[in-house]
Amino acid sequence: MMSMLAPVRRDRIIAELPQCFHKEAALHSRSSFHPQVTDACQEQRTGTVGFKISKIIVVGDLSVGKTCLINRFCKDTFDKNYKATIGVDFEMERFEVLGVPFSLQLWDTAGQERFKCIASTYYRGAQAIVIVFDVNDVASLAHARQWLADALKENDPSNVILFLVGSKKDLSPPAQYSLIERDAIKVAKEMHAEYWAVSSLTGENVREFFFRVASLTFESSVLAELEKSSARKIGDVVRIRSADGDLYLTAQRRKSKCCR
Ligand SMILES: Nc1nc2c(ncn2[C@@H]2O[C@H](COP(=O)(O)OP(=O)(O)OP(=O)(O)O)[C@@H](O)[C@H]2O)c(=O)[nH]1
Ligand SMILES: [Mg+2]
Repeated sequence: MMSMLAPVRRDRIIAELPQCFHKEAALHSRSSFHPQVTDACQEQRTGTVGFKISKIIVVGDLSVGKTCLINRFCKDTFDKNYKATIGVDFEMERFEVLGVPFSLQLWDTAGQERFKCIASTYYRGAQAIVIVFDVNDVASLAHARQWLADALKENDPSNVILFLVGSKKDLSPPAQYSLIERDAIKVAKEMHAEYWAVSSLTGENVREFFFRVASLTFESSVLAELEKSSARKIGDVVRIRSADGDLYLTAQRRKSKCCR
């Protein structure tokens, strides 16, 4: 089946773990992929991961730049005119991570209130939630928690990984940016999300961000697959992902702080 597909684009091949944007608000700050993941890929023990399509949902206030962010990465284009997303759109991106095919389905949702109820029906089954705010608009950062709570209602909090993304960095003078960054990092840490700041106009950090999303989603998929197969083998659940400081398994903490 895989042979019928064109080979993955050369610029979608990930051989090393891309680094986080800010160590203070990272899902983890290891310098390379989890050794168990590297081993599994080398020995071709990644099970169904190579056939899976991971769903990533992108949420956030209207006009913060969700569509532009996806278009910059998937099509390398930028449109300065605002066209509201009605309901949802999605793009597919195929990667190869450590030699294993891995696909992301990027769901671009509407931020406008009147389209929100349509969009929210597509939240279910996400592996990662990307919450976007505009670094020039503090209100959009303040709304991030509500976007997260809404997205988590449709998902199992222990099985999703979270990103908080500040957009339109090109419009923010450095002194002003550093002020909002301080607040954003605080919010990201509370949510157990990884923080990034990007510009879809200049392209700054856009590719780095999506490579990080693909890599961490892949890593958590392989770890989950290994956990499943070892549970099958010994008839019990073995916790592989137990390293301190990891934000993958934080359901309880997250629930208590962010969900209403
Ligand atoms: N300067 C600058 N403008 C941006 C950037 N990203 C988006 N914009 C502009 O912001 C406006 C809104 O962008 P969209 O991507 O459509 O916003 P959205 O979040 O998808 O909005 P909804 O679909 O309504 O939820 C557009 O006019 C974009 O050109 C950026 O990185 N820099
Ligand atoms: Mg949009």
